[in-house]
Amino acid sequence: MPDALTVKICGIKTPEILEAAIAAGADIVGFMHFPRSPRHVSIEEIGSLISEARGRVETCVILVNPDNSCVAEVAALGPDWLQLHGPETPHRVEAIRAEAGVEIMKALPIGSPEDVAAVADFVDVADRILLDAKPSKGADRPGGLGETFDWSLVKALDPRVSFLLSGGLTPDNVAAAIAATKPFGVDVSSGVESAPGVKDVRLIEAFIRNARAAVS
Ligand SMILES: O=C(O)c1ccccc1N[C@@H]1O[C@H](COP(=O)(O)O)[C@@H](O)[C@H]1O
Repeated sequence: MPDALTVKICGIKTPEILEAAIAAGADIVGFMHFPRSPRHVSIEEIGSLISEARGRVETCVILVNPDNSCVAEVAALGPDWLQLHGPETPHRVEAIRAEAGVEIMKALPIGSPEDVAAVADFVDVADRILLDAKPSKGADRPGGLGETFDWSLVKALDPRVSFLLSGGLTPDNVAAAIAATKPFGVDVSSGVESAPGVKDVRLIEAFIRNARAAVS
């Protein structure tokens, strides 16, 4: 029987951490391709991580407003998911889905009721919605900042929309986040790190354990 909650561990950079995330029970592992990120990995490294993960755990590559050549290059590696984490419009998401032939996770920044209302525009063009905190003004990247948002905003979301919750989740707050928002899944990056871009195996294990316990 599939787990009742999808757990995604994002920003994996090394084979050792990939193995640890699989052993800890992750459902999806994410690899970041965005040079400004402390979790950035090259196309070659992503190819090798995807090969190692194939058939054992679902894989996701995170891109920010990619051009067509980047989409084609990444799609050729055979990930299960492409996560679009930039200002891509619904039209662009639809075009990337057609071009890549890969399932699309669209990350949407949430900071207000208007942001929640805008989710509806993406439901038909993406295969999964990921709700993340809207970055503070002056942030140098659109995610991976360890910032939470007001989870009560999610109450206004159409209950038929299944989503992954992201943004500042940690082993300590993931149970409360699940109780507050009832997500399809949870996603974490900086909350399971000892320093930016440095994953901590104990934190990954604690995050997955606490997330699963919250729905059992
Ligand atoms: O991790 C990054 O640096 C990053 C850069 C650009 C876009 C997205 C990024 N990270 C993703 O953001 C969410 C939330 O991360 P966090 O748990 O708050 O650190 C997650 O999907 C990251 O992979």
